[in-house]
Amino acid sequence: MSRVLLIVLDSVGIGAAPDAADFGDAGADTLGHIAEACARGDGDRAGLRAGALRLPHLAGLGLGLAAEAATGRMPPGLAPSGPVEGAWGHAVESARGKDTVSGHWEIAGVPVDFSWGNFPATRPAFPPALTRALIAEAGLPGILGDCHASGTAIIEELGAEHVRTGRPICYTSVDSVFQIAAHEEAFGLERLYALCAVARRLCDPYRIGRVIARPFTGDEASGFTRTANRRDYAVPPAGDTLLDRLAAAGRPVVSVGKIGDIFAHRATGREVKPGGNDACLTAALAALAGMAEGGLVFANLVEFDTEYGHRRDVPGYAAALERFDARVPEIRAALAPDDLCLVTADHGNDPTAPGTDHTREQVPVLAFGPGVPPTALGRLAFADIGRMAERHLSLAVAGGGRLA
Ligand SMILES: O=P(O)(O)O[C@H]1O[C@H](CO)[C@@H](O)[C@H]1O
Ligand SMILES: [Mn+2]
Ligand SMILES: [Mn+2]
Repeated sequence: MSRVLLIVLDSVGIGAAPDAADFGDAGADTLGHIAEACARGDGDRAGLRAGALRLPHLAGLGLGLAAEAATGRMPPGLAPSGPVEGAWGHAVESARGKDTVSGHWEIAGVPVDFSWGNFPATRPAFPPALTRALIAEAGLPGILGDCHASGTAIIEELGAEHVRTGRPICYTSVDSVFQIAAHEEAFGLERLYALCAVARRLCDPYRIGRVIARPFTGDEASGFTRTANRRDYAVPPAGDTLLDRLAAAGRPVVSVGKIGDIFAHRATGREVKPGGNDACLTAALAALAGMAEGGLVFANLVEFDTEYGHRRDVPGYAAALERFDARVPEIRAALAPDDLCLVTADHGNDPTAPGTDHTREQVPVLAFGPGVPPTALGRLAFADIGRMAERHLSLAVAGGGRLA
């Protein structure tokens, strides 16, 4: 038996999904547009990076071919220079959501078959009854925000007023989220977490996927900055996931980064949550090194999404992709002869698209390891990704997503 390393590059979409227009995302293409922007010289930033997008290792695993299969266009510079090493495909989501939770649950075999609740892009965004209940139950002097917002912009706008008044900043987006930003010292981190637990319960009747604590520090003079103490309060998956089946079979699991939060800490095994893509990848490789046969390391690299996709930062996103690419040889070296590594994504977040939200896209599926033959997998379902993992780990599994 062998191990599986499943890495989700959060938001690294490879082209519009067939139903992208229904989401206002016709033509979205996170990877393709970044590659095209870099080829034009629009991905340059002094001191960070310059020129064409260089992802030689990912291209060699079939990333460019997967993107070409998804869109009909090879992103500039992503054609493999030799034979592909592994299997590659592109996957389409069935759930009607372009959020992290829907994407990961479907990868793990539980497509969301209901509609998440969303708050409208009005002011107020939240139902007054919900706001009233939150204020009353948590003993707040009121709330600020109550609108759709970018999390970094709204703490700049309202951070000082929050510190002055003690009113937490509540905001949302097109995703099914109720986010609460509060100052770590002035409001208190534990108090923010307790407030989010109350909000979690109050949001349940509205079918809100996540309540998110967004602590920040700083002051008006020097500016406000979010800290690494973000905490997500998700609803548990609606059915048995890959993780539940592994737990039932007594298999070891290590969850890296946001995975624990996304699955509401159910069957997520040992959780490690260092900050940043590099630290998460390092932690995932360390977990794999100590992982017994038949186990899974499930990692999410969220920085692509939070730091660059939502911030519409093309050079930043390109540099993050190049940093991950540079570590692909390290990943490959960490794989034992029977191990399988799966690299995929949960949705898109095209940094060239209007607004600051996710984009409805197809995702790459790169499956590699010493024993994986070069294979074009074609068009897959998100659930095929988890199925590949389960099949590799010799769990009984029906359906598609066969590697060879
Ligand atoms: O702008 P920030 O606070 O990063 O918010 C983003 O983070 C949320 C959760 O991923 C998304 O719904 C999006 O709104
Ligand atoms: Mn995501
Ligand atoms: Mn996001």
